[in-house]
Amino acid sequence: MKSLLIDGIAELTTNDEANGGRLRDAAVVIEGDRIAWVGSGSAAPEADERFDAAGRAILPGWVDSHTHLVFGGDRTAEFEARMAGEAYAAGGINVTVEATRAASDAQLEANLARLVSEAVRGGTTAIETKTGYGLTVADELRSARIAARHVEAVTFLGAHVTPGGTDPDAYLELVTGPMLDAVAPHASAVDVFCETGAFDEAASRRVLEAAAARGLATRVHGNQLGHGPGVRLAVEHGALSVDHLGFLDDADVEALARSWDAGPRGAVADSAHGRGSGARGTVATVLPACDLSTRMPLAPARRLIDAGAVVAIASNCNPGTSYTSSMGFCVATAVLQMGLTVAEAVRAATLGGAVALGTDRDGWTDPRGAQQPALGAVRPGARADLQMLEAPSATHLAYRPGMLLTAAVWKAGARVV
Ligand SMILES: N=CN[C@@H](CCC(=O)O)C(=O)O
Ligand SMILES: [Zn+2]
Repeated sequence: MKSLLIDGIAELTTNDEANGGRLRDAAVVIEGDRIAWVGSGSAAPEADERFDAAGRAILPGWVDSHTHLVFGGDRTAEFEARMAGEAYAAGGINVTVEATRAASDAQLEANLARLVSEAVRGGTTAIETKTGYGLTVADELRSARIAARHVEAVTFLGAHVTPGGTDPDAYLELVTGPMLDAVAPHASAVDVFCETGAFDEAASRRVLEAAAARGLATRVHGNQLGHGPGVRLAVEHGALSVDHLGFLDDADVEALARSWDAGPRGAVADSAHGRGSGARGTVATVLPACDLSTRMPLAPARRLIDAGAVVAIASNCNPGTSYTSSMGFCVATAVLQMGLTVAEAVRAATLGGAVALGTDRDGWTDPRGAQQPALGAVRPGARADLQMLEAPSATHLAYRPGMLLTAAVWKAGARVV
């Protein structure tokens, strides 16, 4: 197995409490698909090959824990109408459902591959994506199958909206029964859009319970368009994450924070979070690009972190509410407009995403059935997923917003950019 020494790193974000989460004048050794060694440049061991970072910053690749990349068409007209003052409503999803059903497998896969490759060019090394624009058994199944060939995690989102012309009760039966059974072998989690115009509390609960009955993890799209039961439901149910979070009350914030105090889901790599609770809670996933694109309030990420919640930042790349996979843009927005420090935002977009996907520990299984090393941190044993910036520190992500700072990307030890 060949080894690669990367030295000359001015600033290395590790997300590893063992070294305070960040090292200066650092070096990393990669062996195969894993990190083998991390430390000071002056103590670096020999390796087969050497890459000189020449005073630039390296950080873990972005872990984008919320996207919808299996779709046909786009929604430019809807975006223009929104910018002219119309409000976003869940019903727009049906436009993409029609275009997705009309697309061939090859068209859907080519579009997905294009979007994944855009994301990689921006430093993303792990992506979750959802079904949810098919909404028939056959279309959800092919969406999941196509996604499974390209991403780190596939989530079943049959409960996105009730498709036009369908009886809501009959559709809920389908989503929690035959559709779930068909898609479950290709997905690791189930999501529900718990919102006015999509699924109410009772229906959302049924979706989560059906997922749990089949041993699948759960997520919730919650509190996006107004205050609702999404966060409460997600925490009560023990969901991996609840995403959007534009409208939270004090009880929601408290519930998300307290979910990490003592939970039913076993030990977490708490040292990686600087938390000692030993229990796994529900990650609060904020989607800054979506908040901007829908002209909705920015999720209160500062308040969530101050309360003790574990926060992830994701792109929510989709044709309706957030047509960007730029995690750099999301991080810059989280710093400039949500009040996070650069270190907090980078952590949320790397380790936070990995925790939201349950991929922050060794041995998670990817959609192709392969066991994978931990994501989201640069420490021995973790997957060698790194991005180098054309800058001496991660601060430049917010200090120079909108600039293309990705200079190199390694995914599972292989140079991909
Ligand atoms: N909110 C629900 N689903 C997507 C948007 C889907 C769409 O409008 O196409 C989201 O996360 O924003
Ligand atoms: Zn979404």
